[in-house]
Amino acid sequence: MAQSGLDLFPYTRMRRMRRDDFSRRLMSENQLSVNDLIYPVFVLEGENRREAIESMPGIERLSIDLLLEEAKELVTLGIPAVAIFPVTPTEKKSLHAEEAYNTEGLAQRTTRALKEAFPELGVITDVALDPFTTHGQDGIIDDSGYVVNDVTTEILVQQALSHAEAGADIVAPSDMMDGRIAAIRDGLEQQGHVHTRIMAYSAKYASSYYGPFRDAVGSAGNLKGADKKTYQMDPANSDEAIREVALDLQEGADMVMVKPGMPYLDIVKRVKTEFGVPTFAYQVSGEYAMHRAAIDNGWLAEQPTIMESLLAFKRAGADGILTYFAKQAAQWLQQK
Ligand SMILES: NCC(=O)CCC(=O)O
Ligand SMILES: [Mg+2]
Repeated sequence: MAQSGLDLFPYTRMRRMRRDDFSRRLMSENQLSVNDLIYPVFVLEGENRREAIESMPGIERLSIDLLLEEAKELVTLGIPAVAIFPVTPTEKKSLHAEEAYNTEGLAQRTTRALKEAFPELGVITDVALDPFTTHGQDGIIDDSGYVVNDVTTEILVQQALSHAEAGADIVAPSDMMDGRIAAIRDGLEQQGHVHTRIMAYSAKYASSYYGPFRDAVGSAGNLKGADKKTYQMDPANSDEAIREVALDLQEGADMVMVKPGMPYLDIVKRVKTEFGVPTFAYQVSGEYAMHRAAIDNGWLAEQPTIMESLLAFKRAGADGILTYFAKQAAQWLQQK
């Protein structure tokens, strides 16, 4: 073997550096910090309302007044931003999702309340129609049930503008319509919202891991077995994610996202390596539920498992993580 003796045992003992805490710390390649965390929150109509979500133990839907109390804690912990998801009452859902761009809608009122109380907390809004359609699809459907791209995009622009007007710092289109980033960017520029950032859900997969989220926002029942495969991506694909990201960047996205998270770390890695842009990953509700279930059964250790799951996103190249564990993780990071 024409290999340098210097590469061979015992000259190289990988365990030397692992022997002590100080040298393990010195060679640690990635760290999780509170600056990496985005906390998704579910908002309810009404006052002093708090509801548990059965498939997401530990996560609650909160009315705006209670969310403001929660936000105070998040700011104290140093969490940079929240992503808000409104729970739309059934009577406000419609075929054309008019409630999505109601300036007095729940998302718009929540945004205003949060920005007024905590200007330093970044507010991210969800741009998509699924919480507002009677059928739970992310857009307007034709007679065959197909989600019509360009009609949907026009409504998404109105929705994004209503969020920006309410003070949203970041609008995050999660709908996967083609061309919506350019349309939203044009709309924002035309209305003078030049500072509003766009976080594009660029590679959002038609995944089975969103089930608990649909329970949380009450869109599960409506969907009735229909899937979202005509707009969300096939879990088999990776090159396609790269094309999606390239398009969203050309169209004016400031940040891109991969979703779900842990089963798609290869995509996170490729996106970060190939584009070198702010890259985010969403550890989705199903991932939260799986971890929570195993932990609550005593099958996995709570803190080390959750922190390992989050560190893995950093190793894959994510600049930040949307995670329902954000608050808990921030508390642990503070205690360290
Ligand atoms: N547009 C946001 C989501 O669909 C979240 C999915 C999840 O947490 O499962
Ligand atoms: Mg796209």
